[in-house]
Amino acid sequence: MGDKEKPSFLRLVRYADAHDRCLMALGVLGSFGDGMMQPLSMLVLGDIVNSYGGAGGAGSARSAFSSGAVDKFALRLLYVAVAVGACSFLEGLCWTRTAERQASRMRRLYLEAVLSQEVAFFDAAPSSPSSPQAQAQATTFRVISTVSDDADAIQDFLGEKLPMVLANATLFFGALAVSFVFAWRLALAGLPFTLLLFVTPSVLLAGRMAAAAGEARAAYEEAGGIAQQAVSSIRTVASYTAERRTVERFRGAVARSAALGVRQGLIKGAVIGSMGVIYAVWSFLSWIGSLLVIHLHAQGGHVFVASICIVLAGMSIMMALPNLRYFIDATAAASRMQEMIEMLPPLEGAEKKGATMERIRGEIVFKDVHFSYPSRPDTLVLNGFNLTISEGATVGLVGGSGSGKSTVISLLQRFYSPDSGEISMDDHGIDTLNVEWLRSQIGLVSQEPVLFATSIRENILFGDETASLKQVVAAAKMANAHEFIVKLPHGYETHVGQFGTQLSGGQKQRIAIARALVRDPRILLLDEATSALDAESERTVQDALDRMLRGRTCVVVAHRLSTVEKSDTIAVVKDGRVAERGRHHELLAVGRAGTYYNLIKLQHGRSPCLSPM
Ligand SMILES: Nc1ncnc2c1ncn2[C@@H]1O[C@H](COP(=O)(O)OP(=O)(O)OP(=O)(O)O)[C@@H](O)[C@H]1O
Repeated sequence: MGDKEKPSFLRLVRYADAHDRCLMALGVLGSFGDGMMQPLSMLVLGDIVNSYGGAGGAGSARSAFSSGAVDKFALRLLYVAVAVGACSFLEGLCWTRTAERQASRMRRLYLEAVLSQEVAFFDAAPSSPSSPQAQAQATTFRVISTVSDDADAIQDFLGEKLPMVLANATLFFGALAVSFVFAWRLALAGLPFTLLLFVTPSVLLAGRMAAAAGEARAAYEEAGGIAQQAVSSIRTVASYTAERRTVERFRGAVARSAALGVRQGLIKGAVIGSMGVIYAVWSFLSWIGSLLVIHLHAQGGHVFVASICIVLAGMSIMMALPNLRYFIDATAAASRMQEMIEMLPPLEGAEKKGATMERIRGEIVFKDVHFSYPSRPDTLVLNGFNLTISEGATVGLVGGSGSGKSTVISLLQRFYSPDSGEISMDDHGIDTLNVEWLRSQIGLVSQEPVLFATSIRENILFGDETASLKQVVAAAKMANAHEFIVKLPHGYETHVGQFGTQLSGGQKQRIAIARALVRDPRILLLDEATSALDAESERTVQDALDRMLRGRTCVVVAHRLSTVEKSDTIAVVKDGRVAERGRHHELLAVGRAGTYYNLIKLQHGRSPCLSPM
């Protein structure tokens, strides 16, 4: 374990501000007060029991007890009650408040840090599952569980466990002090036993308990991952009638965590059962106490209360020590969050850095671009990619699956940087441009339109949050979406459900087009925007897209070659470079030797007929 991973309280409260520090200081006072409740009442009780003992004797003693003493003891107990009430209130209020504040601050900072990472971050998962999608899913699950579970562990420790530990520690010292004050010989005799309780099963088994809890958590996370994946892809699961398989996998993961639960239960039982030791100590103390009363004339009340205090001190250790596990859990959670929060985002300050242009023409040039994904550095995806797209032109990118078409789109948006070569826009290398500005000039419509679980209006506004409702409606009209939107129960305010499950594929795609249009981008990237649609929806969407292309520089990635037939240029991508380029009929004219010709043949199942355009 490196220095960085060592559990430390400072790591846990690293994001506390001055207000939190103040709350924690008051909380500590409150916990001390709470912990002092029993020792203080024991202090009063010792005298009360002595007085009870005396009251059974001579008449003078009884009269002394019945008048002033009752008032005195009752009053002292009342003071204790008021002080304890105030301290416990302070303890509850301050710790709960600061735990809430610190955990929410960490959640926010964590999410901010995640969102400011480069897209490549989401590809690279520690477990490195095989496909990019699986990697992204693993990262998503990690982010979600950190935001919820890790932050909860920290909040729970600060708000519940820490005050309990502080109060129990105070009780331990307070109770021991009272036992020494009342019967120091008894306290000395009992002390070794009390200290022995530090090494009771609760401590001996703490490591095993933490390990069992860690394993159960991992098994539970696996089950959670299966459930999350199944619920978020319910249509795929249902269409492959994979419900039973999913439940089986889930059952397997849950069974593993249940088996670990049995082990945890046994350990916990042993820990709780070990509390019995304390009563054995009590029996020993009663024997010693009796000897003190008989032979050294110690006061019965004091001896009795001193032995209760020794037992209380022992119990406080037993109550406090198991919380060590929560401390370890919470600090581990805090380091996971801190590691992310303090990971220097590659795009840090990028919103301010880089040049912007007054007016953008939209000429794009790829010059000898070589690129491999950071998560798969050995696989060259673009291998000397050259392409010039003139201002206002539409370029269709076609090619076999995995040839690198979508990668070209990702590079243009600067989701990744090329390993070598240059991508420029209007003669400026895009790496010298301000990344936020660059992305704001680009409208993207991809194959799977991602809609957020909010209203249609807000989904369109995602393209440009400053747009007016009029602009939103205009964009929707241009995207052929207005007509169906106004027929929905709440028009533009209709909620689309998570990931847009309440809309058809074509409707979702048209909203995505409206979202791209509302920002009136100079450059448009269409990544197989119609390939997931049926013929009817494709026609409506294609119609919207055709209108959208006018007057903008467009890169259209298409599987269906008919989609790009009318493009100004078609670039055929093969093995990470442009193998052929030209207009549809020019490329067909190359004949059987041409890649484009063969792609069309493959798609139609017969040789294409050459029709002059
Ligand atoms: N995020 C990623 N991390 C690692 N490798 C990736 C990633 N995305 C794509 N790849 C790989 O890069 C290669 C090119 O992928 P790309 O998506 O650009 O191809 P494509 O031509 O668009 O394919 P398709 O037509 O099937 O969508 C593929 O081998 C793919 O597996």
